[in-house]
Amino acid sequence: MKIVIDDKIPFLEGILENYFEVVYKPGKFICRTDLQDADALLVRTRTQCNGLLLNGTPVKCIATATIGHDHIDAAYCKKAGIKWSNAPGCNAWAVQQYVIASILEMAQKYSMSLNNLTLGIVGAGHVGSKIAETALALGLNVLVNDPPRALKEGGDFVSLETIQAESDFISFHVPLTLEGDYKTIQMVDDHFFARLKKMPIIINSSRGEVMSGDALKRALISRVIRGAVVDVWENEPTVDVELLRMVDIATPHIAGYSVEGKAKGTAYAVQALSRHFGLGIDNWYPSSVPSPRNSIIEPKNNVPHKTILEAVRSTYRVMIDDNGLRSNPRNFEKLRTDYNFRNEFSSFQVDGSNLDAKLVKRFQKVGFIVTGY
Ligand SMILES: NC(=O)C1=CN([C@@H]2O[C@H](COP(=O)(O)OP(=O)(O)OC[C@H]3O[C@@H](n4cnc5c(N)ncnc54)[C@H](O)[C@@H]3O)[C@@H](O)[C@H]2O)C=CC1
Ligand SMILES: O=C(O)C(=O)[C@H](O)COP(=O)(O)O
Repeated sequence: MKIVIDDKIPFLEGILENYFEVVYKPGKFICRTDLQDADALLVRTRTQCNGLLLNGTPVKCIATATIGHDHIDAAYCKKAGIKWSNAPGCNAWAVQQYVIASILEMAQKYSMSLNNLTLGIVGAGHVGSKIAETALALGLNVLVNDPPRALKEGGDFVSLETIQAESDFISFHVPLTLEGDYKTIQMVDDHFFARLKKMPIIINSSRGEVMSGDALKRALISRVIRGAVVDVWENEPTVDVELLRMVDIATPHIAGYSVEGKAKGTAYAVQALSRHFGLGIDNWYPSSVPSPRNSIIEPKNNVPHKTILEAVRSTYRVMIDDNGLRSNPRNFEKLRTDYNFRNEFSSFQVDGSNLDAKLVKRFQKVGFIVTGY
């Protein structure tokens, strides 16, 4: 059996070689000729898996080591009898870390006290629900919009209009979908911005095409919004440099780039291949996942948001990623492929011996391990 694999998927070397003839290639350059005698494909978001790539090939199984699967043409795969799988939730905690770090940086920059602010979350799946829980623990009011879930489950979901009217931050965590009742392509457009009431900060770490970059620029110019945090871009890896200069935080689609998230993404993909081909490694997981060099955090005081911001910064400095992209926007894809995957909050221990009980709880809700309290 033969498998073609994106050569930037970590933790994989020597694993699938036990079962397949393996060809590694940069995801963007995997082409139909590579797949002439391939049974399977293991990709990231950089390989468009559609008829153009797959027609006339014997590929019968695709695994993507990512949460998003908008690069897989599901309708084509169904017609062609190709089974595919993604890695649900694999890097959700990494995106939570990115969004929480960004909210704290924005609150600091604009001297906003989180206690009086409302975060609107659009899309409450693996990522959105984690962010909702953390934000509540940080003292924000949280509103959640998720019409597909609302229809199925009922519960405390609000309309998009309520999010637009009441939010100081709005963060998007929807999949990119092109059709259907809940399609998300360009859901954030001039009409969306026209209905905002409180000059919110907009955060997009979902997919670039969910938001119109031109509409975002108009909203920034007309001061309908206070600012923006953008991790995902229309037409990646090309970046609209004018937009980049206007936003507060600009990063090269790395919100999900944690060591733990990558390990899970690879593991879920290998496990899916194992189930499909009967490889007998249905529970496979990388044997060693790097920990942080310094995993102990010693908070200096009990001032909640300041202490938490300092702890968050000691795990991840989102402004360093911002600076990297701002200094060289043309390096978008290189910044991603050379990225030094960070560790998530759960890989750090906060020394709780001098923290009050309320702050211990908050650190735990953010995702840290707290010891000694
Ligand atoms: N920037 C990055 O590095 C990363 C980006 N992502 C993106 O984030 C997206 C969300 O990830 P997860 O939370 O894990 O996905 P998920 O599938 O667990 O949750 C998505 C949620 O969005 C809801 N939804 C769908 N259409 C909607 C609409 N029109 N309005 C409101 N809600 C809607 C769904 O009902 C679901 O609850 C992924 O599809 C991916 O595109 C994911 C990981 C990393
Ligand atoms: O998981 C997803 O969905 C993402 O957007 C990933 O973080 C992107 O990962 P790569 O395709 O760059 O591995």
